[in-house]
Amino acid sequence: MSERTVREARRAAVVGAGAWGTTFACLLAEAGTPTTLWARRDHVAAEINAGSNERYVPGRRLPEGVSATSDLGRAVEGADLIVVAVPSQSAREVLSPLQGGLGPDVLAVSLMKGVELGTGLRMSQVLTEALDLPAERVAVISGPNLADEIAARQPTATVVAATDEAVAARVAALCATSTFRPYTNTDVLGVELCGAIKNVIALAVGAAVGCGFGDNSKATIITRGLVEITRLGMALGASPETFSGLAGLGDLVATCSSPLSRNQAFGRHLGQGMSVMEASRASRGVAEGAKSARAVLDLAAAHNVEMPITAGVVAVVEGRATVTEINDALLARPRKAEGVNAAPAEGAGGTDPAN
Ligand SMILES: NC(=O)C1=CN([C@@H]2O[C@H](COP(=O)(O)OP(=O)(O)OC[C@H]3O[C@@H](n4cnc5c(N)ncnc54)[C@H](O)[C@@H]3O)[C@@H](O)[C@H]2O)C=CC1
Ligand SMILES: O=C(CO)COP(=O)(O)O
Repeated sequence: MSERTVREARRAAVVGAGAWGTTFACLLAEAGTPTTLWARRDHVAAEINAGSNERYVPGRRLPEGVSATSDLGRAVEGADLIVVAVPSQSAREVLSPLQGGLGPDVLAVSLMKGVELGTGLRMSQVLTEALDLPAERVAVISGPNLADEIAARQPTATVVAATDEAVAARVAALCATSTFRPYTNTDVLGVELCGAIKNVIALAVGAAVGCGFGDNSKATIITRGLVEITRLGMALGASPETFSGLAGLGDLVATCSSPLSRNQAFGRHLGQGMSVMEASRASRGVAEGAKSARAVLDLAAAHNVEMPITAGVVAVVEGRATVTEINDALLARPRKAEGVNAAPAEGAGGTDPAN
């Protein structure tokens, strides 16, 4: 990609003024790019223009370079970097008014961690379609990035992935600050799959915690969850290195261990006996894993990949099984060797009702 097409952004827009969208706008502004947030609601835009976003970034003063509007067209006007941070399942609809209207120099970035229901598309693919952009102009950012900690300026690393290394490097330069350190990667597929599926695994870890189980159970689900992510990623052509990197193991560990994680909290509520509706109401933000689990499982089925933990999460969020039933079913599965592609051990007993 030419120097002209990846030149420095003069202005950025962030579509979605939730926890991560607002925090990321602050990073861009701190790194030197004035940034306009699109907020769904007028009063949130007005509050951001007055210097705060108490619901999503409580107790923080937003920097000078951050402004907001509830008019999507105005938010993206003149922006050569468009970052998207709305719940995954609403991205296509939110972006539809922008289709075909963006200039040739625009780069788009997905901060979202989900897979679209019905299409099985990753968020970079949704952005490519919805914004009518060539795939090489779409980057993704994923990693152990709990927004609250980044807003508190705690040291954090992330991965900026784009098929064109120059685009990844440009986006990384635009969001790098003294506390936020981006690494680049050209494995967009692997980075996105890791981000979406770790939410499903965090939900499963939360469910175990809600049942009162301790660190052995958590570590088991994290480790076998990584096996599921790796299996599907390898089947789809991701790079093996990605799974042990920041977007893979890094984000899995952060999300599954943190009480700040909405996915983990959602699972915890289910494990404590709440219904899906009650868990959803109790959540303080989007729990992407609850929706993406079905899309991930469908993708796995289409590629003949076994994902028993993901299947268990789907069964629970679709109301077909309780957490206790899934726990029992997972433990009763046929014994097998530990590797990513291992088949059931010969003579191993058990069934696999989670699938
Ligand atoms: N919060 C975090 O720590 C991180 C979040 N992410 C990802 O970023 C994405 C956004 O997450 P957050 O900002 O945390 O979510 P959030 O729940 O804090 O905010 C979501 C934003 O989208 C808006 N929104 C909700 N439903 C909508 C709809 N149907 N149409 C249009 N706008 C809608 C809300 O008004 C809000 O402004 C998710 O995919 C999440 O997985 C990724 C890394 C870190
Ligand atoms: O993606 C995240 C951390 O990297 C945020 O996780 P939750 O969406 O579960 O809060």
